[in-house]
Amino acid sequence: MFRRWLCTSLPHSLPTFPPLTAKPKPTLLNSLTRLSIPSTPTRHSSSQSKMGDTNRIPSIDKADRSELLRALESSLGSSFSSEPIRPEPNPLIIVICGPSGVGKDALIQRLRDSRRNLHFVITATTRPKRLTEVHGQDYYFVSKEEFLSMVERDELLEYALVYGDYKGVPKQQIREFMAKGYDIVLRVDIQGAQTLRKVLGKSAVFIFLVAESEAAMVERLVDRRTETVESLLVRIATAKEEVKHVKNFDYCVVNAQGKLENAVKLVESIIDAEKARVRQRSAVI
Ligand SMILES: Nc1ncnc2c1ncn2[C@@H]1O[C@H](COP(=O)(O)OP(=O)(O)OP(=O)(O)O)[C@@H](O)[C@H]1O
Repeated sequence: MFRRWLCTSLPHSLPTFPPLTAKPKPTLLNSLTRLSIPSTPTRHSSSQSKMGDTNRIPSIDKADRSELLRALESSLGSSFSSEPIRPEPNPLIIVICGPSGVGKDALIQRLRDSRRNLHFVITATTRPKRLTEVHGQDYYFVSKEEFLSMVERDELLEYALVYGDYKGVPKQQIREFMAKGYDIVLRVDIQGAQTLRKVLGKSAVFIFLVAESEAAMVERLVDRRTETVESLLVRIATAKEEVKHVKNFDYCVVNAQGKLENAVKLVESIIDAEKARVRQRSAVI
């Protein structure tokens, strides 16, 4: 393991030295001795230009820090840049999906409270407003005519007819906030996620939220008391089908009963990990 580290982490340009006497048996200690940087610069003139003039560098034990840094810079012939080594990560598009009643809105509300620089896209819908909902905050509640004219003008990234009502994602909002450096959160149903996968491919992060079990999923939907019995039956039947689509997502997050906070933390970790990716996703709308 240690030998492997040595092989992979030491630069290949480090000088090696011919043995002074008979060739010693290769041991880990020998390897270390051969690879270590020698204390006197006179014995390896070929690499001197790369290493700089070590004579001009004051003693590490005695020199003060800034003096030492300046001497190192001058010896290497270049100053140390304060520019970030990692480029600024690209704005992310995060698609959150999951069966009805699993807790998507609840999770998004917590993310809204805990995380800055996220823009939660407000979906346009023709569904009637629920009592607690606010126009322009929860949804843009529009008429069917208004919605269809948005479709005609190609203003929606995706749209679908869900339980008899239209729902769609306005493009302009996404463009505007991505340009300001915000990450975008989209809350869509399974049809929406499928369409977005076709449109955005791997350029967005797709997260599927599930309850810990089918029973928990149904209980949560029932406890919300927002649906008629007919609507409940449709939602439950649909939800049972929807969980089969989990394989098309990048991440699956369990929102267990009473553990919403854990689900929120996991989604935050996913966002953080995505930001640390070497090959960044790059969405263009
Ligand atoms: N981890 C949890 N434990 C217990 N209750 C929860 C949890 N997460 C959410 N809930 C509750 O479950 C109900 C359904 O949640 P929510 O409305 O967020 O679901 P949804 O996925 O957005 O549903 P829909 O797709 O039908 O709009 C709400 O009353 C919410 O407060």
